[in-house]
Amino acid sequence: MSGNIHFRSPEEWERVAKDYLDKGAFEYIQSGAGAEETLLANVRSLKKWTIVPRVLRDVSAIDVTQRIVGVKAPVPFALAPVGFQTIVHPQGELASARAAAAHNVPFIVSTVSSYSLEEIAEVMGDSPRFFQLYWPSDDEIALSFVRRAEENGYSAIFVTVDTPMLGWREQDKQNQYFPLRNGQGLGNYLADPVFLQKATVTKTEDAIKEVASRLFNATLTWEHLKWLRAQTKLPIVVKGIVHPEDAKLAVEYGADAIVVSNHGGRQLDGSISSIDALPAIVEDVKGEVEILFDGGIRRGTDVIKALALGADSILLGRLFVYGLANGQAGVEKVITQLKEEVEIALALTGETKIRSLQSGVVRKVTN
Ligand SMILES: Cc1cc2nc3c(=O)[nH]c(=O)nc-3n(C[C@H](O)[C@H](O)[C@H](O)COP(=O)(O)O)c2cc1C
Ligand SMILES: CCCCCCC(=O)C(=O)O
Repeated sequence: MSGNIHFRSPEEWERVAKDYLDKGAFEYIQSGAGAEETLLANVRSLKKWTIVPRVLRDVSAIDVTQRIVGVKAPVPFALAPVGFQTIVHPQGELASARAAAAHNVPFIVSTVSSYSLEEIAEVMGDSPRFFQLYWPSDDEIALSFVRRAEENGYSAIFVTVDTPMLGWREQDKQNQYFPLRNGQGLGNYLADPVFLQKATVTKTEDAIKEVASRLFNATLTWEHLKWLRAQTKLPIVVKGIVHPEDAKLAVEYGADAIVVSNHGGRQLDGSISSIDALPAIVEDVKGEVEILFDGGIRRGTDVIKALALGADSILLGRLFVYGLANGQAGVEKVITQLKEEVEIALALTGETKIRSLQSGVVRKVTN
């Protein structure tokens, strides 16, 4: 499927997406919160870590498979939850999900996907998928989302905890842009029986208003997680952890995995970069909980650095979204290119298996 798209560097993927998309949509994806310090720090801090490779170790047979929240994946990465994908391509999540399924790469469906989790499951067959919950202000709707995920073959629930409200997004304010306002990202709400019972929805404007009034929940606490733990047998992944104490609390409250993430620099500007947050969290909870990582990953060498620092696997955010500007073929090309790059980077690091990567192969430069 991806054969007709030639090689592109991460910078080119971004540039092509910029050419394809209108200004509001592109800047919504590309930008970060506030002065974008954290957005930049995610990328810059990764560059501060250098790989110190070993040689003469027979790297002729490379294995980059990895288990990701119970799924045996051919690569140590999955596609992160990204809402509103129809702002990038009319096929939105259906195109990304088909691409992920074609390579057996886990796909995470956002609560604010433009297609419903049922529609996405249908195009994915038996391929691995997870559901990401933005816990609405109404617990009955939250539970209904979880039940639908269970019934439609989603094998874990990612609860995103860094978004009690939207970050201070200056670019979007300037552009007066939020996809929900244009009727994007309604797929799951408009297919939800509990929401439809509670809301009066006769036209799109009503739907937007009704969803907007339930979308955010600033009252969430760890007790909600405990409650969810009692409601479902699916693994729970807490996404949006950068403080080691929160990582410990996630373990205490029954999480099976965490995602070390600052939401791609889109929430609290000035917060620690994801890669700088990782080592202390690894020190405190490695072995007690699976550790996923995202933020600034653009290249195979970034993947190697995060894995060496103790992440078990990686989520790709903007990188695959830029590929989506070229539809399913674009996302497939991003996946296959990155897989190849990870294989080469692993071998040139002097290792043959993902799980053999240790912190000794990376060093932080201080200048
Ligand atoms: C356009 C866009 C939409 C996003 N939507 C969601 C979402 O619906 N749920 C969520 O948990 N995270 C969301 N994220 C955050 C990603 O899951 C991920 O944490 C972040 O993109 C990682 O950083 P990176 O883009 O630098 O790889 C979104 C990110 C972007 C860029
Ligand atoms: C609670 C819903 C917020 C949706 C925003 C989507 C997202 O995570 C992002 O833009 O970042």
